[in-house]
Amino acid sequence: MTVSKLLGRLLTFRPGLYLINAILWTIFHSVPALVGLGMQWFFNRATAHSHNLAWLAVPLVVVAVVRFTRVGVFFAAFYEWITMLYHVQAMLRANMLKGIMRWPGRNLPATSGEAMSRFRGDVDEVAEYIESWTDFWGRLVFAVVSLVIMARVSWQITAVAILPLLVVTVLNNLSGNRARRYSQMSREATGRITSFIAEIYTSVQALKLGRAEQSVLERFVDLNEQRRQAALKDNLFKQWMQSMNQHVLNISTGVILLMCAAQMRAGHFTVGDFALFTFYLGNFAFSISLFGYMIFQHKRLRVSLDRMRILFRPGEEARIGHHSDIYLYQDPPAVDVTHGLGGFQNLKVSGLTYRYPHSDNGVFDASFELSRGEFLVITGRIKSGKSTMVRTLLGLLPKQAGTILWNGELVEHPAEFLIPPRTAYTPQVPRLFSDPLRENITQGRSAGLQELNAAIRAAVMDRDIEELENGLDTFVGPRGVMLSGGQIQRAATARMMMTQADVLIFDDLSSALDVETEKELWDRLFQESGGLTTCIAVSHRRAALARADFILVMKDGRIDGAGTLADLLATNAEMQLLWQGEETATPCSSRDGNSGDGQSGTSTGQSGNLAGQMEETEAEYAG
Ligand SMILES: Nc1ncnc2c1ncn2[C@@H]1O[C@H](COP(=O)(O)OP(=O)(O)OP(=O)(O)O)[C@@H](O)[C@H]1O
Repeated sequence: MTVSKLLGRLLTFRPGLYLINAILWTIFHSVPALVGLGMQWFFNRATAHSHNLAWLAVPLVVVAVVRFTRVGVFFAAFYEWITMLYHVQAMLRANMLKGIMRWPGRNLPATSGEAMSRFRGDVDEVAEYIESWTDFWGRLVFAVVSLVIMARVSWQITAVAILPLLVVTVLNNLSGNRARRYSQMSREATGRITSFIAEIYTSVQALKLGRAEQSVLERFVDLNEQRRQAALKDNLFKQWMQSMNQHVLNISTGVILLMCAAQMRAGHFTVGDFALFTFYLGNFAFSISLFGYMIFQHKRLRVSLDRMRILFRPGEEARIGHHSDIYLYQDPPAVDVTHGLGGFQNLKVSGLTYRYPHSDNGVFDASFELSRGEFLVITGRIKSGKSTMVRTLLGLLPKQAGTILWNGELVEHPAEFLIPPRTAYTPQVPRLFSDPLRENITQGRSAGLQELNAAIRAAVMDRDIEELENGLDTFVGPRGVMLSGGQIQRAATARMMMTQADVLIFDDLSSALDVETEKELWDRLFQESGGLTTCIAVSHRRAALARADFILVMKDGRIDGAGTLADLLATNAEMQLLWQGEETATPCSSRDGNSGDGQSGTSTGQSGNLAGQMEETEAEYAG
């Protein structure tokens, strides 16, 4: 999408509102043409040696009426402009937010703080350009009318008045690339320092432990200096362009006034004509400088547009100009959370493929099926592609090949379809909000005590809540820093339970749960639902593997083996290694985990006595 196309989309977003603005501001900017005529009339009368003073009052009354009308129009026009400004900004910001939401698993081009700055600075740039286009028509009408009136008085002087228009246009066109470059540099430098500050805030402990304060400060000073220089260049150039436009016009105004004086001496020019020219030229010059500045703005806006477009999925950038619904005066419609609940029968995945850019890693040609009530475990060594598989399935990474069928229906956009209440997902590192635990679990939804307790119990969070001083009202701090890793993960699991989704997806609870707690979690999950829970879990724990109806063993991004635990232990070398490693790792596990390293045991060697292991498994997980 080009800047012109975006402009077209924005101006037609609320066409009525833009029309009202254009009309009111056209009146506001063009009525001064009448003031010029009134002044010409007044000074011609005043110097005509007439004794009829009543005639002198008439032009003054006209000028006063025009001035008062203009003030009244200004208030109305300003109100309409603010309304339009808020509509355009809201639309742009809503579209940008939707753009990000349509690609939930994507890493933003910079930190979230820097991305947020695009919602402010770049949207404001666009708004400023729209403002210029609102003023444009009135300025144009004034320029044309005043030009015609001045040409009727003296076409030679008027011709000189047009010259700066050409000069200013050429200058602004020539400066376009430089303007873009400076603007880009300034924004990038601002982005770097904003990201750096955000990273400092999130890593205070690491910096203190590493005694890195001094080097961080030096880096901060360095980035700040880079930003200062870039911002200085950008602002200086902007101001320089504005003042150059103004100076070209001021010089030509001076030349015109000299020409007027010569014409007056020759008797071709009255005092009234002189007053008219003096009045018109200032306004005319302002109009021309606006036109020149608009060319400059148009070129600069390319940078802002590029920065906003990068928030969208490739191919979806045009959505930035989509005429979205916005809700400035009323509440947005309630989100339908019941749609699709309980309707799950079957999920079929075929040939699922995603390769990370510039990398050989990813997930390749993965196929599997899952039916209602089944428990599928995805296992494999570290970096074998388990998380990538889950994230690609959920649309958090954009699949490059493969199909997903939900109840036999093709899922076109997994990121929009595989969400609660169809699926719910707990990532490896869940995020909590800086709010009470209760809010984090219910996510602001009004939930009954029974429902809440069931979710907490299923997530094996009940004992933790009893131990917390303020129970469910405990404030968890930014990203849940007041809780342990395991508590964060269990709180996120309870949050997932609250959605009552058809399919629950866990990405490796073992990093934060000890063996016993994880086993308890699976027990409760399946016992309390009467075996109806459908679940996909990334895990290497025996508790999960032994319960699984079906296991996928991942290796180098591909499914190396698929089947029941017994089949895989008998036939799949990778599964045998994992099982052996888990046996070695299990005794080392501790409560609240930090046992993810248990996976490091996966390379400890081939399983010895498979039959013995199976016996042990059956004994351990009997029933
Ligand atoms: N953005 C990325 N770009 C390139 N490679 C990536 C990216 N993210 C992950 N990888 C690589 O893809 C491979 C699979 O990663 P993935 O996280 O899916 O493995 P995993 O089996 O879930 O690992 P773990 O058990 O450690 O969580 C790894 O080699 C990882 O380094």
